[in-house]
Amino acid sequence: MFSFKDMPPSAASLFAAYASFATSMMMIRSITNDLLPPKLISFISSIFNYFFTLKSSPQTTLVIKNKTNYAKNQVFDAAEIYLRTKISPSMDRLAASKTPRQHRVSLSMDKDQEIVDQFQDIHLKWRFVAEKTKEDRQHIEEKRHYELSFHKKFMDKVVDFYLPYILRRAKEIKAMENVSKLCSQNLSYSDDFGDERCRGNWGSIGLEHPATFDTLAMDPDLKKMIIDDLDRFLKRKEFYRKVGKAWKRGYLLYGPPGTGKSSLIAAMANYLKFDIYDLDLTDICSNSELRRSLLSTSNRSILVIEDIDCSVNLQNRANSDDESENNDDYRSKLTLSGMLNFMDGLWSSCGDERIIVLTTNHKDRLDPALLRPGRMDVHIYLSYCTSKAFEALTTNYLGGGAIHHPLYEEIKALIEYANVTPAEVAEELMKDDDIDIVMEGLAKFVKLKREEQNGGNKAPEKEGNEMEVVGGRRRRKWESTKNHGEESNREF
Ligand SMILES: Nc1ncnc2c1ncn2[C@@H]1O[C@H](COP(=O)(O)OP(=O)(O)OP(=O)(O)O)[C@@H](O)[C@H]1O
Ligand SMILES: [Mg+2]
Repeated sequence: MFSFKDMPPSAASLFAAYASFATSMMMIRSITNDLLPPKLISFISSIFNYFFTLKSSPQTTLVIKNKTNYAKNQVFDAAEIYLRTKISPSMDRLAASKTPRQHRVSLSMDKDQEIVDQFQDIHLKWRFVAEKTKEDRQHIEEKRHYELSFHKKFMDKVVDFYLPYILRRAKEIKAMENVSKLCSQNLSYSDDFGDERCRGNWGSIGLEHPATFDTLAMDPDLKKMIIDDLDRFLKRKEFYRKVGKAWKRGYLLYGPPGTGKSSLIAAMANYLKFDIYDLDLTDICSNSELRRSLLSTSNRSILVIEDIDCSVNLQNRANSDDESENNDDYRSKLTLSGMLNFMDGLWSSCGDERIIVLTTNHKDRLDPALLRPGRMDVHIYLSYCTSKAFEALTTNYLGGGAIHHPLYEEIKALIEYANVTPAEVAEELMKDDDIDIVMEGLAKFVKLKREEQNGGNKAPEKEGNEMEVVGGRRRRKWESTKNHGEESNREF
């Protein structure tokens, strides 16, 4: 049985004071109910309550959960990055982790640990709370949150200045870390326990793809145009807001297999230091599942859907609305219109700095709805290896001296007349350490390809890299080597 005697003397006297206050308030209320207006009575009692609670606990605690209803909680993610910089050797327990791909051991707060921080005149205490909700061989599911405690009088300052400061710092730290993440739904959360930027049903590993714009073999002008386009996109936050458009940009990369579509995506992520969300539509069964997945992606990320034409049979509403199909069936399926509506609407407007990249080997098989301006703003054709791409590849694989090799010019000329992919050329360039063997092998390979393709007589009709910026007031189209080396820069 509970008794006052069990309580510490200070708590007992506090409790007794509050109990006598509550009783007197009830008595006063019953006596004065007819005499004083109810508003005045509740005002007096609220003042007393405020004073009483202030006296009992001057501290307040903000609970920062890792997820809001659907979306990731940016404050939680930022706190996680920020607090790693506040870890000190004086802490009792720390979590240490390293995945095969991480270069260094990473330390983070462990369960129930606290970190003290100072911001201007505010003394703050962070506590990390984690509760396992499910564990099996492949997955560990946890509910996690931070508790941030500080004096009540600083509430406005914390919300208006301290938390925005943490969001800013986390962004800077992430940019400095120089590591992009590859997030996929096929990776379990435990693949990278130490880094938890990709959450929801996304698992993550460090993006270790070495492709950069420097190593990418494509016409230098096209490369520059892509980089400029990305830079312009990043700088235009205010512009997007002014014109009332979601801050996102869509790129369609198309071309034969092995021409560098996936490498270009990795180069873009490494350049922007964005995370990649690799969305496999074959894993997604319905529009609602897609929505759930997309809402748990983070800002400053590239959403990639590879081989959009063959990953799933996306149908338009008009096609899928056959008589026998009822509405529930429609809703429970993944449809093209469901995907487009979601990309145009909700998802893109609840995040900033979003890039969507679709890849395909067959642009002509795509539904025109997918390609319209505003959805895929830039169409980039990755072509078979051109002489300029060959120059870049040989310099990259064999060093600058390769241009003096006796077979260099011959192969460069030959390559314009054969459909060989940069992937095939790269493979030939790696076949031996001896440059003579490599160049002879490559020359033979290109000649053989050419003969196979046109019987050795006529040159195939070969197109170079191409980039088209669609939408907006002006449409720009850039083509290179279409007429075998002559570049044109057209606006129409
Ligand atoms: N333009 C390029 N520059 C440098 N390397 C390239 C280029 N294209 C291809 N490669 C080399 O070929 C390999 C395969 O290229 P990648 O996976 O990017 O082709 P892809 O266009 O995505 O092919 P797929 O259509 O089959 O997905 C790369 O790992 C890279 O080594
Ligand atoms: Mg690819």
